[in-house]
Amino acid sequence: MHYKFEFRPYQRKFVRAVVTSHGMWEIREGIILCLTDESGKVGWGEIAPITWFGSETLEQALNFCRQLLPEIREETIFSIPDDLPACQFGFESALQGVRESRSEDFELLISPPPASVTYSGLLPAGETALEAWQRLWQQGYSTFKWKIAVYPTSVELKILESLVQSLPASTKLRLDANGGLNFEEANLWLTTCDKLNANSELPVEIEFIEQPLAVDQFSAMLELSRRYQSAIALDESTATLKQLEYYYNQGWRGIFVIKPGIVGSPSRLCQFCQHHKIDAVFSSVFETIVGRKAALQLATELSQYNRAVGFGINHYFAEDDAVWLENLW
Ligand SMILES: O=C(O)CCC(=O)c1ccccc1C(=O)O
Ligand SMILES: [Mg+2]
Repeated sequence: MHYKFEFRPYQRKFVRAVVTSHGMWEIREGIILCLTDESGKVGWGEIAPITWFGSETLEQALNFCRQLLPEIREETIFSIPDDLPACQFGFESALQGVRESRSEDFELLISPPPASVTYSGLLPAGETALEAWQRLWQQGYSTFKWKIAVYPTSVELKILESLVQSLPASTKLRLDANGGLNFEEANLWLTTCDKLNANSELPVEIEFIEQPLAVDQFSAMLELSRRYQSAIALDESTATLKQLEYYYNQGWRGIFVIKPGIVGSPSRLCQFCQHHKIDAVFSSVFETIVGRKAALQLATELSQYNRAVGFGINHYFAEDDAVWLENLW
């Protein structure tokens, strides 16, 4: 089988810049691609790399796309090298789209997402979180993720105290350090989490701390996971399938955050998750509706422990997705 292949790079400004321990991120750049088979069936895919997270660069993805034009064979899609994980995701999900497609329009893309998943809402770093959760709560979120390791630990721990006091009963809170804590700070956070989680008067659960230490500190994170009750999730450490396999083999049995948009081949991801029954939390890479559709479908199929998915609100970007896509194409 071969397919007509087209692609368009895009740039979209976030409604609000994303602030992490790596700094400010204001514009999402990526590639939308389209495959058409001989009978006219169409599938869409998105390549949305995050280089600071361990995927290829946009430039590498663009170069890969350019040398493929104007046609691509199915074998080529399944032999995209592992150092282009966001490309593996984009092309395989487009291929999947062709298989499910009935027509040439955007119909499938803008259909509503699966209703069976629960979503985690993303709170901004710092004390803005204290107000930000309210709007998300009104929209139906009851799991929140707060970015930490952006301000000094002592400042953030004070905000945490207020946050858990003000959050409604039976909400869950995730803390995402993006690898920005040192060992001592991580111990402080986990001690605090254990204390808060043990307090039966506090109706809020701290679900886990995400990537407390840098990727090269794996044995320290393993040590922390044994030392504390509160759970730890690997995120940056498990950005790609190869890393996922590696840290699983190194004995990690805590939570694995999986970002389908950059982790690599969806079919290999399915095999891995189903074989090892890992405790996975699926999460966005702030992709557009195209990648989001494919990533959420995977998340629904592969979520085993009823964890909320980190696909926040549908409004990362100012412009409406459907309008933007019509204009791009
Ligand atoms: O996981 C979520 O809940 C939201 C997505 C998110 O936080 C994220 C999005 C893009 C890049 C990195 C991250 C992250 O988890 O660190
Ligand atoms: Mg994270």
